Amino acid sequence: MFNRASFLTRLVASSVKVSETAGGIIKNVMTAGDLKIVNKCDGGYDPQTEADRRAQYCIVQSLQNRYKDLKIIGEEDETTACPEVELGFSEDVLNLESSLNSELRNIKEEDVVVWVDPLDGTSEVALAVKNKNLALLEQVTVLIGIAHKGRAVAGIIHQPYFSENGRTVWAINGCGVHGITPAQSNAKKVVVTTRSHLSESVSSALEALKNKDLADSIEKVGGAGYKVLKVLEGSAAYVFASAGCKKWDTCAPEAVLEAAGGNLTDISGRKIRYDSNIQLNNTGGVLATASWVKHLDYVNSIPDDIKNQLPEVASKK
Ligand SMILES: Nc1ncnc2c1ncn2[C@@H]1O[C@H](COP(=O)(O)O)[C@@H](OP(=O)(O)O)[C@H]1O
Ligand SMILES: [Mg+2]
Ligand SMILES: [Mg+2]
Ligand SMILES: [Mg+2]
Repeated sequence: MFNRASFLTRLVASSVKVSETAGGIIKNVMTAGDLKIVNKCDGGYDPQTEADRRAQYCIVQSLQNRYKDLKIIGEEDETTACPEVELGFSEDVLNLESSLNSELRNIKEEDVVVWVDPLDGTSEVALAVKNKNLALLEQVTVLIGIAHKGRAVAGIIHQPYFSENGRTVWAINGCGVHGITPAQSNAKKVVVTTRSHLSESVSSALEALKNKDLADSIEKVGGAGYKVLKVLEGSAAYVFASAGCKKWDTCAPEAVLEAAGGNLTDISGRKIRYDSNIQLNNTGGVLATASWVKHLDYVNSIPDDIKNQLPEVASKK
């Protein structure tokens, strides 16, 4: 069955399993207790742990083992070799093959870029350990986003610390969302935003949404993957009017949210591109909305001066 499936179906079926194995690696590093934290940012704080390094190694090795010429772009430049190679695949994904439209079924390996965030929410991991607040670990996700000709077409969000055994939320364009039942409405409009990268432009954008009755309350949580899970679970929107978030943070969440009828664009409403030679930063910020609110209302309510501070940069890295 695996060999007869289309390339995209096989890649998603593999990626679901690979994300779960990466989640296991993260949990093992946490249990072992030595995170070996490195700060990647001169003059700022952008932590990387042994879990980020091992999880990315496993994801890239596992996918490259099966798909030799696949273009993969991962967050981490430094990785740590580890023995786990995942060659399994999800039967649930294979069973979806007949739902794919012919364009998706004809996707070729050479037109695909896989965007990998081996551990989204690293700051929350560091804080969880420092403050012995293990509840923060719920905000950790493994993100594998699949882009075809620059557009996010499929995504996997694995949440290792959800409940006892974690969960994997995944989607292929037009084929629904799996692993979660998205909320259809909520009486209250909760807007989620960054916990660790607040800035003046982020605060001003949130204030503008409050004034237009598009944000009844603000919740600050970590990770792009977790924030999109919050939107699927009943928050109205995820707003980040700042430039630090990268393509590997948004590719999988965008594919998953859009398959649920929501939207993820930059704060000016422009679609984000995921071509292999694209600028890594989402320079236009991030705006994600649930299926039950109007994306354009949120776009239109963010003031032009904030949008003008966050232009789209489509040039090469
Ligand atoms: N100014 C910035 N510098 C570096 N990374 C940033 C950033 N703003 C956002 N990010 C990244 O975007 C993701 C979500 O951020 P936030 O939790 O602040 O919303 C995190 O991914 P990682 O945890 O994978 O590094 C975070 O590092
Ligand atoms: Mg991230
Ligand atoms: Mg990361
Ligand atoms: Mg990081």
